[in-house]
Amino acid sequence: AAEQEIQALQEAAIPTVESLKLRDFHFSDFGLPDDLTSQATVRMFLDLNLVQDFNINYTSLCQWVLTVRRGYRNNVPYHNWNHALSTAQSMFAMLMATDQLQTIFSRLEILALMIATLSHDLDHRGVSNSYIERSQQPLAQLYGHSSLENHHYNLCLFILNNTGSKILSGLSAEDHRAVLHMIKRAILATDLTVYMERRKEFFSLAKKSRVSWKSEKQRDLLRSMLMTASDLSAITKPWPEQKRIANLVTMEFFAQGDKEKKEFKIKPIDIMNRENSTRLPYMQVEYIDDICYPLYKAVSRLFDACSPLLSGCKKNRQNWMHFAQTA
Ligand SMILES: CN1CCN(CCNc2cc(F)c3c(=O)c4c(-c5nccs5)[nH]c(Cc5ccc6c(c5)OCO6)c4oc3c2)CC1
Ligand SMILES: [Zn+2]
Repeated sequence: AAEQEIQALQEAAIPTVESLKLRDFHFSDFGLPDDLTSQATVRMFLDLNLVQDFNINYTSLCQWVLTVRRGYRNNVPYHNWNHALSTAQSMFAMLMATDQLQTIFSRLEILALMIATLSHDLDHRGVSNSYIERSQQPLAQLYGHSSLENHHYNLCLFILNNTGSKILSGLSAEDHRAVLHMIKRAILATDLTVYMERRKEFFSLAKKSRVSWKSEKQRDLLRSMLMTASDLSAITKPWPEQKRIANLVTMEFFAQGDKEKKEFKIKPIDIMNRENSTRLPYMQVEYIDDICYPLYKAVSRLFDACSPLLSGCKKNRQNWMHFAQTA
């Protein structure tokens, strides 16, 4: 990141959580100028006491935030810095909504989740794993499946090891190893295919009256599910914001479908095929029912304070259903 940009962020009077509305589940960074998105990120680290707890050098934190922000491509409609910030803010809102979560998670886990949400889609090219694997891009050779998520993690690691943005340098060797392991697990958990494989176990945990969250296996599962809940939280936002984001997702997915038709001469999957534009509302209802709603139902059952995510998702389902029927 440029010297004077780091200087400006370091010297800025960072607005409060209240003024940035960072605790709100309906938070949107739409219209927030870029420098304020960097300040909002710093604010979340400050209010979670992470700077204090882990002796994070403030200049390094500012450089890390700016380097992560630059790590996203601004020519990608949806999977860009705004999505990364929104994902991190959703995690922040969940962590702040209930002291249950801050009791369950250690300080190290909270540090891992905030770094992972901000880094989870680094250098996303606006195409999914299936496109990357089919196009035999170097990423596919390098990582096999979850190629994108492995790439996101490797860039996250690269930035954390970069002189000037070593925000983990204050950690003990043991904590450093543990936090990197949790960050990797959290970023790889954002591959929806991984989420679909693991969520059954989480849903059965959510049906139990009490969960101890004592075993590392259960905590890893909870961290992974909260990563997905944050990653998909755009579907829970008030209708105007959710609609705006749906248009960005649609732009990105149809662009991938066009490339698949042109380069591979194949028929893209439904949600990436522009010929299905008229069925978009119906496909949104399917996406909500198959992927999103069950997750927010389980999270809300375990942590009642997160129920605004479920109600937001339910509201948007009703809206899309209305359009599906009148289409
Ligand atoms: C098999 N693979 C698995 C992986 N998958 C890509 C990664 N998965 C993802 C990742 C995501 F973040 C979203 C996401 O945020 C989505 C939203 C949102 N709506 C409002 C706010 S967010 N709607 C839909 C489903 C959808 C329905 C109809 C469509 C469409 C997309 O595009 C065009 O028409 C989404 O699908 C997603 C799929 C592609 C298919
Ligand atoms: Zn994402």
